[in-house]
Amino acid sequence: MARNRAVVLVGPMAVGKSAVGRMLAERIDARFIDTDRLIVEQHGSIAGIFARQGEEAFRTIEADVVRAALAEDAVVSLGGGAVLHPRTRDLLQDATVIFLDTDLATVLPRIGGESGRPLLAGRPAERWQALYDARRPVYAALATTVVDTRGLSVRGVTAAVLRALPALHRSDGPRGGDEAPTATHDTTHDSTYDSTPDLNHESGTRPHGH
Ligand SMILES: Nc1ncnc2c1ncn2[C@@H]1O[C@H](COP(=O)(O)OP(=O)(O)OP(=O)(O)O)[C@@H](O)[C@H]1O
Ligand SMILES: O=C(O)C1=C[C@@H](O)[C@@H](O)[C@H](O)C1
Ligand SMILES: [Mg+2]
Repeated sequence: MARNRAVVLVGPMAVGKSAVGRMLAERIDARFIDTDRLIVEQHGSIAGIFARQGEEAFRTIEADVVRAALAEDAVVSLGGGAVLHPRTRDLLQDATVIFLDTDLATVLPRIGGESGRPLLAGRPAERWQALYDARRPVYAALATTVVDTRGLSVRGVTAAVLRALPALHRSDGPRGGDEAPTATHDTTHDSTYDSTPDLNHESGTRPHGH
């Protein structure tokens, strides 16, 4: 079993890390930690941190929050860019890491308009694609498994993760090959999970659970 007990969800913006993480934690009766949410609770909105202190300061804050979260026996949903920090990548070597994968067509309805995500401001589709292209190899290298979320509801993605989990917990040691296996998933379409609060907006500073 991975030395860190956390089950960690990584992947690009709007793939569903927060929504799936919450549902997964409910299903396995685990604590759920969303690092974006913790940052907002401790430091104010993500948009505000980017505007006032810049991305580098945000990454430092984020890395500290992530380090604390990964020490917990919990389902941990990371922000899309958390893997940019070398210390976080080191810590993830010892965790069960689920890469939720997707494509632009799938996430476009979720990021179109002004989503409040500072790194998507102005040209969300182009920026999302550029970030995805740059980060995908990092997500893939860290992943113990990859779940292709395209065509799946939040419930469907959660089910695919659940199917992959027992095998992941049986495996020892570091990542095996160049790319982690892609989990099989059922293609049953079901209702979309209620949307998660937008933590990137200034208005996302509401307390946990609201
Ligand atoms: N499989 C899905 N099908 C339909 N809607 C989804 C799916 N996954 C997530 N969503 C919706 O898309 C939006 C973004 O999801 P979520 O906040 O979970 O993404 P995220 O990966 O945590 O993004 P970020 O990196 O910005 O934190 C939410 O409104 C969520 O309900
Ligand atoms: O992909 C990213 O770099 C980000 C994703 C969000 O989860 C937030 O952590 C923030 O908007 C930055
Ligand atoms: Mg999230």
